[in-house]
Amino acid sequence: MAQDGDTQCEEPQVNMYTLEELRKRNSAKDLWLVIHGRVYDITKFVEEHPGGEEVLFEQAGADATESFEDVGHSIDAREMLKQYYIGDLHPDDCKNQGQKDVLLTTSSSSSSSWSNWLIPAVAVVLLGFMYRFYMVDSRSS
Ligand code: HEM
Repeated sequence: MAQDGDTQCEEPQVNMYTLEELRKRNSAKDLWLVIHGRVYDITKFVEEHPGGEEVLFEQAGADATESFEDVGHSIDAREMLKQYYIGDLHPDDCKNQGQKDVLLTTSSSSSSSWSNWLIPAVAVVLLGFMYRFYMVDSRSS
């Protein structure tokens, strides 16, 4: 008999793939790539790709995040990705990428907080000087 404890929903199962496994999927018959830690089987899409087959073969079996972003793909292109999604990159292979992201975020956010107050502060000091000189000038003439 079903009890209260039995009615829990199960976590959706996500397939995990290592970069090692991915490397083998680099042919026209079997073409996978990773974008933002997600694995896509784009074998059927290769011929339809508006950017051509060649660029996809260059990235086949590897992480194509950078090249995908460099092109500046449209929202439509990003939507298309969903239908080819087959799983996630294994966390062991994601580690380095994740750390890179964190480092980038931290350093960029700390540098932006610097410029957040430094630029207005310099502007205020400059304005102060300009005002002073203007007043001295107008008094002496
Ligand atoms: C499976 C993932 C991909 C999908 C679904 C996809 C989809 C698309 C789509 C729909 C376009 C038309 C323009 C747009 O809507 O942005 C496009 C153009 C293009 N894509 Fe991809 N693409 C993928 C991966 C890649 C990768 C890995 C590269 C590597 C360099 C690439 C390079 C290009 C280039 C060069 C164009 C032409 C851009 C232009 O003519 O301005 N794509 N792609």
